[in-house]
Amino acid sequence: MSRIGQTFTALKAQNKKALIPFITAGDPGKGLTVPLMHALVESGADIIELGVPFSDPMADGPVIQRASERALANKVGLKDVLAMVAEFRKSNTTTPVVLMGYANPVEHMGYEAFAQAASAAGVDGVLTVDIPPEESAGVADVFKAHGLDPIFLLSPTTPESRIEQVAAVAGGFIYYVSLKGVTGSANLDTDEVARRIAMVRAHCSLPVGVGFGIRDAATAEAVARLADAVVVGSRIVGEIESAPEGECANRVRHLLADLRRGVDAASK
Ligand SMILES: O=P(O)(O)OC[C@@H](O)[C@@H](O)c1c[nH]c2ccccc12
Repeated sequence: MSRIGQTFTALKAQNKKALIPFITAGDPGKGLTVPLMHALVESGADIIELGVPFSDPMADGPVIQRASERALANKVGLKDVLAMVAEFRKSNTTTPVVLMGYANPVEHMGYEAFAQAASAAGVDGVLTVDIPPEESAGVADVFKAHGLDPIFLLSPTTPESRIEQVAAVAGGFIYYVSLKGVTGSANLDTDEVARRIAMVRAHCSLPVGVGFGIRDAATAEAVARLADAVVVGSRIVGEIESAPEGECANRVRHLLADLRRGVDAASK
């Protein structure tokens, strides 16, 4: 079983839901990502979603766009991100790492070469935002051949036929996007999310994670009641952006512990 599968199985046995924080690799500095990843784990992360910086991140709102800009200004590219994961793996062999990225840098490296390098670095899952449905099965096969879980996004507008198509090739977990909009949006409708998750579960036995618009312990708790995992990005990235120098890891620890309390309150 993959490290992601093991994590969900272990959590289920403890009647707990997964907390998945997102950060952009290389933000705020090249050398700060690995320490931040460890800080996330120490304060309650079950899985880390690590963003590969990209110049045209069309699914992202302003907060994560600015994080990408900072990381690109720090000259952080796909190879640097893989090196960060390898560095993280030197002292953590249990926490799964999911790379989130746009197809362009991966295509540039070549899917096969990328999958090989990502697997060697200790990556567990790959979420490529903008792979068209027609190509997703082929790409998923390449990832799986290297032991990487292909993670796909389903959104409020995904037709049922596409849910079936994704269910047939996805691995690790399904990422359900809670709202129509970009990362960092507000106004998550939990009733609607509950209905859509039921539809996803009817087609797929993988765990379901929910992200977009989860900003605090209360929303994290509400979503943890419905889903198997709660993904939080913009709120954490915003904290990184506004933290005074040297305070970044502490601020993130504090926020994550609060989100963890929210997630755990759902299973009490
Ligand atoms: O930022 P939010 O609203 O908390 O949503 C999570 C999200 O940031 C993270 O999973 C993510 C960052 N960039 C993405 C692009 C597509 C899908 C998901 C993502």
